[in-house]
Amino acid sequence: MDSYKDPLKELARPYRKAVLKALLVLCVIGATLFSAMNLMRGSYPLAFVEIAMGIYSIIVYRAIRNTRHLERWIIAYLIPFFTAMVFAMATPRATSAVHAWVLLIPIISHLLMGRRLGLAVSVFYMGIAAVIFVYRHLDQPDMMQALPITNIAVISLCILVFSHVYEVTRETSERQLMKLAQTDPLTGLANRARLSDVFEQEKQRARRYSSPVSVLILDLDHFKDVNDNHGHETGDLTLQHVARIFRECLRATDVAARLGGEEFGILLSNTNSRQAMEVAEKIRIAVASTPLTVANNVIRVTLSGGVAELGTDGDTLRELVREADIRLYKAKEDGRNRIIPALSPSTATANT
Ligand SMILES: Nc1nc2c(ncn2[C@@H]2O[C@H](COP(=O)(O)OP(=O)(O)OP(=O)(O)O)[C@@H](O)[C@H]2O)c(=O)[nH]1
Repeated sequence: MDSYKDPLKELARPYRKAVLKALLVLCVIGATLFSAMNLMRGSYPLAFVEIAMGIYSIIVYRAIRNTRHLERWIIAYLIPFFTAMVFAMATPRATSAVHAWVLLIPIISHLLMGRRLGLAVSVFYMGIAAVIFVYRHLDQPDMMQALPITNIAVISLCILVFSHVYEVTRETSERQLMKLAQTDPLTGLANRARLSDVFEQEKQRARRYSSPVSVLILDLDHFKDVNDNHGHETGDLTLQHVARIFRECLRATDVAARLGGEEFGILLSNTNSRQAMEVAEKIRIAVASTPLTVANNVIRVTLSGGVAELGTDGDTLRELVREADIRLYKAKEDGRNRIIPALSPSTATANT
């Protein structure tokens, strides 16, 4: 099974857990009350189902306290819960008021399972509830009239639609906020936090498939001069220009991030240090040979860099960045506009 973390799922987890806990507590209270009343009325099958759901709610409450599989527990709870609900509706001795419970289905499903699964589960169980309702009230002319039927249908539809729209909007805003939180606003590249998230995923993949992962640290040379000679705005345009070149030179699976100022980190999946060196050279040459023109001023920049490979140079992003940084500073010392490869600094490419 794929164990890579879905950031949206991670974000939704605390609030879903809180909603599930509230539901479980209410279910224990409801199960106690209803099972007592149904035992007194002699409705034993229904009372038994309610007692079973009450006990199951307590078990699930304990199980989810430290679980890493909340989504599985949600499904494992909601399916029997909704099934018990429609069972209660189908029980001949149940009162008509039990149908009011169906309105809970879309709210709970969307809050706990998200927009897609929430909608599918809601439509399925609400459909079953509608069939049971019609079947049970076929012989009651008062209920089988257009007005009460339309009332029930419209209110059910409203709650279904509102729950769905709420969940879609919530997920969309969360996705946008997450993107903002992981993007460098100036260049549109990833930021350090995103690089770190992707590195953790790539590390897992690399372990599983024994595939290489490399990191490049690149830093613009004498960038202060660009700011000093052409102004900070031109400096910003230069950073955006360089970011564009990175995108053109990289594969969709690579992640380029701005680590701060004029320093960049690039994560190359499925790439060993020799291949990473080739990518770094491609970027270096592209940056050096693609000047930017701003208000008739031609801005030429170069960059220096260092390469590090997962495993050989360290096991954490921090270690790889540190190693690549050491090589980057060597590249600066050696005259800039060059990349120092992993492990064999003597093979640095000299460029003028
Ligand atoms: N325009 C602009 N400049 C920035 C930004 N962030 C950092 N800088 C500038 O980048 C320059 C970095 O200068 P230094 O650290 O001396 O590095 P450098 O001039 O590139 O010199 P070397 O790295 O040694 O080649 C400073 O002038 C910072 O003000 C930014 O977001 N926009």
